[in-house]
Parts: sequence; C-alpha cells; structure tokens
Amino acid sequence: ILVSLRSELSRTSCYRSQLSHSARLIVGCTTSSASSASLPRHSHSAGAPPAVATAANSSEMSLQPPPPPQQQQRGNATGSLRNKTALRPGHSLMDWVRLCNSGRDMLDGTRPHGVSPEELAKHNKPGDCWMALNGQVYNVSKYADFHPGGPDELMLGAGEDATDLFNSVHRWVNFESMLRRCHVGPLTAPAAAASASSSAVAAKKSESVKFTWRDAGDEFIINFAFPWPCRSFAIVTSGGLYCRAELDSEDGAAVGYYEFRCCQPHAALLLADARCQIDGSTAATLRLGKRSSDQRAPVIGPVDIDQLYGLGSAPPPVRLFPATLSGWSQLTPDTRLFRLSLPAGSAVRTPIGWHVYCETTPVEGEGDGEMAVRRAYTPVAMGNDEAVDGLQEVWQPKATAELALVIKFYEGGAFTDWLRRRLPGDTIQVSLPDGKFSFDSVMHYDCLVLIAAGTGVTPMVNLTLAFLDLDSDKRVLLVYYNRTESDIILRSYWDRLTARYPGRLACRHSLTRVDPTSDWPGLTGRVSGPALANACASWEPLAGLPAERVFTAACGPDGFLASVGDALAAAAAADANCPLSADRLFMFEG
Ligand code: HEM
Repeated sequence: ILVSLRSELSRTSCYRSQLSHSARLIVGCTTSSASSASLPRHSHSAGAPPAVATAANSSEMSLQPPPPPQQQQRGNATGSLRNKTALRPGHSLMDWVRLCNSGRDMLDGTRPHGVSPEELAKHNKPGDCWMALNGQVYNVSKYADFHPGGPDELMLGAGEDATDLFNSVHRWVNFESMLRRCHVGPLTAPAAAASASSSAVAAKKSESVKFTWRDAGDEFIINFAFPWPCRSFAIVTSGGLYCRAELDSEDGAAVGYYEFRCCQPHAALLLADARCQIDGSTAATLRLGKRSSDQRAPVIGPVDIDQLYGLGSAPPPVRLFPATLSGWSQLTPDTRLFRLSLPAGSAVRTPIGWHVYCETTPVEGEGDGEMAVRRAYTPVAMGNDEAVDGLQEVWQPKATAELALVIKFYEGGAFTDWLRRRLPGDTIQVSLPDGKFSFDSVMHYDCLVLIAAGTGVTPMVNLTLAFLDLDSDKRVLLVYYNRTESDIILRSYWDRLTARYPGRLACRHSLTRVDPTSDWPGLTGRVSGPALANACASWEPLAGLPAERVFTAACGPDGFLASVGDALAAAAAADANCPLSADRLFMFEG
C-alpha cells in the first residue's frame, strides 16, 4: 500500500501552480516515521514510512541565475494545511488488508460490469461512493473510514473520474492493489475531460519527443530534443529501454512529463554503461555503452519509439522495475543500508533530494495477502571505500545500475516486515526517481542549514556533497536529532565528512534520551528555536552571513517537521542575527 510521501497540493489547479514553483524550487516531500507500522508513510529513508527523494539533474543543466526562493506551501485537496486524519481504532491499513482478505463482498452484491459516466455519477454519496481511477471504477464506500486523508477528502472524487485529483494528491498510492476487491469494472466511456492541463500544455500535447541516434562503435549515442526545457531525465532498462523526462514550460506555468520506451521490448539491450546528460535547455544526450562492439544497432531507433505517457500536467503513474537485492550492511540496531541492482544495463541518476519507490512482491505462504506495499526512500551516493557504509565523500554524480537505500525497520511495518524476510538475490520492485526538490534553487546560497531527524538525514547526504562541491566557499551545517546515541545513523560517515571539509561542514547531534551514565558531548532535547539559533551562532563559518545567503532544508517525521516550522520562527524571534527563516525553507516531507 503505500507510501507516504505527501503532496502539498491539492486541487489540480493548485497542483499545477505548485509544480510551476517547484520547477524553481521548493517543495517537499519525504521521510518516514515510525508510526506506521501499519501505515503508509514513506520516504526516503525512513523506516517505516518514508520518504523520498532525489535530486534533479538540474544541477547539470541550468546556467540561469536561480529565481528568488519562495516559501513552501502545503495543503490538501480541501485547500487546508495538510490533513492526515487520525483513523479510528480498527481502521488501520492492516485492518483494511484483513477486511479485504476476509472474503466479505466489498461490492455489496453488485456484479462486476462496465460502468458508464452516467451510472458512475449516481454513486456520489457516503455509503454509496464509486470513483474512476485510471479508467477503472471502484466502489470505495467501505474504504472511506480507512482513508488516511479522511472520508471527506475521499468524497471529493465521488461519482466521477478522480484520476487527476488522486494523482495530484498522492499518485504514489498503490490504489490498484488496495482496492482490488472493490473493483466494479472499466469506465465504458471516458468521462468528460477533467483535464488538468493548462492551455499551454494542451498546445504542446501533439508535439512529441524527437530523437536521433547513431552507432559510434563502442556506444550508441541518442540525442533528444524536447518541446520544452528538460529538468530531469531518467532511464532504466527492463524488457526495453524506458526514459522519463520532466519538462518545464518556458514561462514556468506548467510542468510536462514524457515517459516513453525507445527500444523494442524484446530487444536484448545489454549495456556496459549508460549515461544521460542534459545538454541545454531542451536537449539531452544518452550514451549507451555496448557490452561488445559488434552489438548491432537495430535495437534502438526512431521507429521504435513508443510513447507510453504523453505530455501532461499530471505526473505519469509510478512505473516499477525489478531490482535484485544484492546485500546490506547494518548501520544501527534497526537501520540497514540496502544495495539494489537494477536490471542489466540500467543507469539511473537520482536527482538530488528525490526518492524512488520500493514495492513488495507478495510471497506465497508468507501471509501478505494480495496487497503490495509501496514506500519511498532516498538513494544515497555510493563510493568505493571500505567503510561499512561505503558512501561517497566527494561528489561524483553518475548514473548507476545500483541503488543504495537507508531503511529503518519498524515492528509490524508492512514494508519492512516483508523486507526483513528477503535474502540476497531476491527481487524488489523499484521505480524511477521521483521528487520535487530542485537543486538549482539552492545553488546560489552560501550556506545550507540542514535539520534532520532519524532517517530524515538520508536526503541530506547527497545534498551536502553536491553543495560543498559547487565551490570552496560553500558551507553546510547539519543539526541532527535522534532519540539515543545508538540511533544515530551514519555517525562515523558524518565524522569523516566533517574532517574532510574543515571549516565548511559541521554536524551537531542532539539526543532526546541521553544515558545519564554517559558523557554525551552533544546537544540534548528536541528541535527548538533557541537550540537552532544557538547552533547557528556557535558555528563560526556561519556567523555574520546575511540571512538571505542561508537556506534551510528539513526532513523527518511529520511531528518533527511541524516543530521545525515553529522553531524557525522562534529562532528568528529569539536572535535578531539568526539567519534562519521559514521563507527560505524546503521540507522533505514524510
Ligand atoms: C480522489 C479523491 C481523494 C482525495 C481528494 C484524497 C485525499 C487525501 C489526502 C488529503 C490525504 C492526506 C495527505 C496528507 O497526509 O497530507 C490522503 C492520504 C491518503 N490517501 Fe487519499 N484521497 C483520495 C482518494 C484515495 C483513494 C481512492 C485511496 C486508496 C486507494 C487513497 C489512499 C490514501 C492513502 C494510502 C493515504 C496516505 C498517504 C500517505 O501517507 O502518503 N486516497 N488522501
């Protein structure tokens, strides 16, 4: 079931406008938290839940000065601030799984059949609520009390084609699996285009990605031309070569997504290497290294292009690929660093601050039922050193066939309980990178103050490395919250990094539960204004920097993120020289 990233958007229109902001920057997503053993949250790193993220290749592509930062906005479909409802006892995700597997008729006697828009429109009230998603109609009446966003939000899609609305709020939710037993049938005629597309999108819709390719001996080179500036580009091979590009309209008013397959599905595409590079605003080059130089070209070619998802203002559905679990190392008692290998020849470059989704494959006899569980995790950049974490200490952006994910285990966690039983060689479904963070938007700041809790530190890894790599004046202060000393993830890694970047990187640990017999030298307590102001004031490289040269990013469980917002306001109020401000903040939400 699903994940927990969250979207700050709500209605489609609102979504669109936010996306346009996100093109410049600021939007968040991700992380996880513990609560959900039963539930859906996710993110990048976090244990049970999740979160997200990767970074946009934007760092490689934009030479434009970044636009002024904008304050993050969040909201739900009703336009209020986020609104995850406290579910009544007996209405957790696992309770829903149990109900679905109980053999009860979830359709209340209705026989599965094709549904016309007119019939769909009649089922538009609590207790009799149908909705169409991706061309299929579901009876969601029984799900209403289990919906983490609450029954009222669910009702916003009642009796209609709610695909755009659903995708704008949480397209990562695996509704096909969750509602399998509630499936009424296909929508027999397309509902009136509740198109979220702006006229600009519509105008461009007929235009497709164009590409030329050539066989350059030991590699295939494909040059792409997009109708709009390309923000990110990701590829993976699995029975074909899949590409996904995210495009910005010239005026930033819309975002378009293309997802397409550019070689035949049956083609054996065995690649030694694959690199994608955004060459300019609308051009990208894909270099596919051959395994052997006599590999013939017919596997790739313009005639083979098969556009799976055209330009539209809603993101394409999450597409999953089989990855192999190649191994893991233990980071803390309940956190492991997992390594996953994508299909042979794949190369995925995860934009900074973005995530991938991982999904379970129910295994017969393990009692998982039929429902797949999906979570989001932020990949961290791997290096080659011998340390247990093996993470990069110097930024080397590259497309890779291996993903490294920090995952925290939760007792009763729907995804991690399944993962706990997997062995090296087992398959895990993973998606292409997804996210909204734009590294471009923070590149021009002098200093990043990163505030993380638990697995929320995961997106900070690549962000720190890439930012410090920009030039020798860039500085990063990480304030990292954990419960106990043994919960600190990647502690020795941060020690190594701070030693490598003296005067440019500092890490302040804060614990909420300190062993009284220990001589803990760090900070104590939860995130608060005075503590943040103090952490900034006491780090000399940050002292004296004008506030507008400092950007803040935060990641952690929901409650933590809510406290960060309050703490930033309190920090600024407590110390007039404090450079922190909620106006220059990105939250990777969980
Ligand atoms: C189309 C109408 C729908 C609307 C407007 C809607 C709205 C929402 C909202 C506002 C939230 C809370 C987001 C937040 O935490 O800030 C949410 C969460 C959630 N919804 Fe929906 N929802 C809809 C349909 C559905 C359907 C059909 C399903 C199930 C199959 C579903 C499953 C979920 C799940 C699993 C979450 C938790 C997601 C997470 O934690 O990442 N929703 N929804």
